[in-house]
Amino acid sequence: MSNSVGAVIVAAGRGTRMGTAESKQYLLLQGKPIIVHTLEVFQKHELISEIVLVTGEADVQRCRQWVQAYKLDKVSVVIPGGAERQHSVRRGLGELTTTWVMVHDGVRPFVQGSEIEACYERARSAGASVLAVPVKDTIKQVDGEGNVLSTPDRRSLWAIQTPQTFRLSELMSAYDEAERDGFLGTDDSSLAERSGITVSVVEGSYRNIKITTPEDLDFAEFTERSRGEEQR
Ligand SMILES: Nc1ccn([C@@H]2O[C@H](COP(=O)(O)OP(=O)(O)OP(=O)(O)O)[C@@H](O)[C@H]2O)c(=O)n1
Ligand SMILES: C[C@](O)(CO)[C@H](O)COP(=O)(O)O
Repeated sequence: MSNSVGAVIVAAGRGTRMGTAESKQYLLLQGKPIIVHTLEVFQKHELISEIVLVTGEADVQRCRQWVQAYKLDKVSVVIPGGAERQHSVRRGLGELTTTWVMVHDGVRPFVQGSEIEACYERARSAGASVLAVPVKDTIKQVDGEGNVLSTPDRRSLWAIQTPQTFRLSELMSAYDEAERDGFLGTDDSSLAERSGITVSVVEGSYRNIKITTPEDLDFAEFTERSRGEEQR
């Protein structure tokens, strides 16, 4: 059986928490759009044979131009996403033809090639995998009035990142099931979990942030500048 691996990179969000006029995935990091940084990591990785890029409807054309300009020839298609991340991912899955899929946020440009590999290897052995880091803070559950309800044991808490890796057919079934049930999740694993798929956590890096709020841009600039200096 083929073990081809494709990636769905989702970049169709509006970035409301960032608050910039330009959607955050198109902001420049050391002169290059964030989404291009992210695509380049997957483009360079030998495991990845195909990339589906999901963007905002109005951004499809300029993304196609970047795909050409930056020679991202593994990108087979650029398509418009949906209202929620889950809808964007579902559209992307429908375009892939590989056995395995890695779903990744377009605004996580600092994922490492070694992490992509580790996620794939774990998915092969466990069935599905997510990249994650142990939480550093104490987490509390709080009610609507601001009162603390409980303090879960931190040793069992992980902050979940992407990529998240699955057999394409299994993830598509999980997505269909979620749609039937009207379930909306904030990540792909939550859909897989409720379908009975065992998902294994791969420990990643605190650097693999999701660029979400303005202070994340300072971290991103610093990290990208340091990487550039290391390579010189
Ligand atoms: N309808 C959506 C919503 C989100 N995303 C993508 O999912 C990833 C993670 O989402 P998030 O960081 O929440 O991005 P936004 O939805 O853009 O941010 P916000 O919630 O602040 O508006 C991003 O790459 C984003 O572009 C998407 O493809 N389609
Ligand atoms: C998928 C994700 O990046 C895992 O941390 C996250 O759940 C996306 O959530 P958001 O609400 O779209 O930021």
